[in-house]
Amino acid sequence: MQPILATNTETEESVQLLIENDHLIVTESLTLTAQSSTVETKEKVNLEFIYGIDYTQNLLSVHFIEKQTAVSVSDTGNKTLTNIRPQDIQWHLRTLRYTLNDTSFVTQLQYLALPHLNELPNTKIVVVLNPTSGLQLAETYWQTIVQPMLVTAGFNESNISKFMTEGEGKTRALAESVGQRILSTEEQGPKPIIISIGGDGTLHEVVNGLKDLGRGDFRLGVIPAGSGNAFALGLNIENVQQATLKIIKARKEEPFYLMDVQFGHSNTKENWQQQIEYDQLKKPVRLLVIMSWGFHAQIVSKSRYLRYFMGNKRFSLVAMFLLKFLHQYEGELVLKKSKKYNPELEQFVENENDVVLDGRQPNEGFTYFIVSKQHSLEKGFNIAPFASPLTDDVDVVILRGVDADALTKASIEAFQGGIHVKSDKVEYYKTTDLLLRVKQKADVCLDGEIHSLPANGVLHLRTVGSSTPESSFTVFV
Ligand SMILES: Nc1ncnc2c1ncn2[C@@H]1O[C@H](COP(=O)(O)OP(=O)(O)OP(=O)(O)O)[C@@H](O)[C@H]1O
Repeated sequence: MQPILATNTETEESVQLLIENDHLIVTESLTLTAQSSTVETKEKVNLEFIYGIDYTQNLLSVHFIEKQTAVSVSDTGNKTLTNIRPQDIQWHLRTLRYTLNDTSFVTQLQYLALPHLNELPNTKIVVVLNPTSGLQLAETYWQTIVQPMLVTAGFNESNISKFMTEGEGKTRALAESVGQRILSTEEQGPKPIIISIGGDGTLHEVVNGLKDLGRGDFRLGVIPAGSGNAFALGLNIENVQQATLKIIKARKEEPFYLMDVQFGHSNTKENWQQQIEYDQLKKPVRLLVIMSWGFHAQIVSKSRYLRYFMGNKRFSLVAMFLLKFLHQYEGELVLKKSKKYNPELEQFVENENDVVLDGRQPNEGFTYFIVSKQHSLEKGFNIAPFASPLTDDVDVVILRGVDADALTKASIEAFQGGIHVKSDKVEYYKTTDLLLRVKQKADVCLDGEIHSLPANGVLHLRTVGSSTPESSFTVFV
């Protein structure tokens, strides 16, 4: 495509606009530089980052997200649990404005950058927002980033409705009634989008509430505003701007996988897996992020009330306290149809039979135990590096009978790109079906909420797809 002439409305400079290799490129005007062999590039915007394009009365506005220039910090000190977190990269919204007289250039730019532009004005959006997630910034994110981006992109303000969550598990029922309302008013045209703005706990309740309906087609947008935001990280969404962009672009929508959990108990010594008495649950439990027991569950449990004051640093503080009184948790684990990570081969190797890990003696007990559907439980904490929400298995990361030094080393290595999985102290598996029986009464963490298991309590976890023949459930990836 030929470059076209335009004028920068701010500087009144003559420039040329060009679309090349998936970028909008703005250079100084060639007519001004006829003698010069080099043409100065003034702007280069990846089309991926453009969220809105307006063109009225010859004025073109291109709205995009941009990384703030990183501030370099010297990084020479020793890594500890308190200084290992990565620095946040800030993004911001920016607009370029030019006057030009070329509709076909604008149409081409819109076609390439915003492929679903025509659908946006008629798409309904329902937002479920938890004002208390993370550092309590969800409402600010909504007002200053998400809503402006959606409206600028072309969504109609009158098609957007927003619901605030309440505490004590009420979000699940809220999501169910929101889903009910959507299904009862379903019209022709693009399917509505449900956006969860909060952390993993909010998302857990939104997905469970919608799944409770047992029918319907739902499209889910995930805006990370919590502390961990592990589900968003699993989709490689690192910030609010990127997350909103994924909804606007709607390039790809995929079903994802959840962990279905059943509770029960088994008091028999041998063959306990065949003799489990399952509890009748009031509601199914489907996890999106994590089931943990022992050290990790205790961190979550003991740091709950520090959430508003300390952000993610609270996890390090509580971890350092728990390391002083490190406990080995006794129980048995059965992994069915599993694969074990082999660090030498750098791949998972299939196990022919069920894997049974017996940790009933204190010195063989489980020091660390997590089952994760996401690669990182918070930004940088790459505890299950090969996990993905889009595959049908879960990752199990275990350390047994280790001391505080070994656990600290593994935690730091998890922050260093997940290299802990190469250590001979770490057992790393993938499975689709697991059974855990705890010896003593124990706390387990289920997507951030703490649940108590009795002595000889059993937890049975299996992966299930978000889309079933009755209902489809996709997320923007
Ligand atoms: N209006 C409210 N007031 C108080 N608590 C609320 C309210 N709405 C939801 N909650 C509680 O917020 C918790 C969920 O928070 P969420 O998981 O979204 O944030 P987070 O814990 O900061 O993030 P993450 O789970 O990603 O680490 C639930 O315990 C829920 O009961």
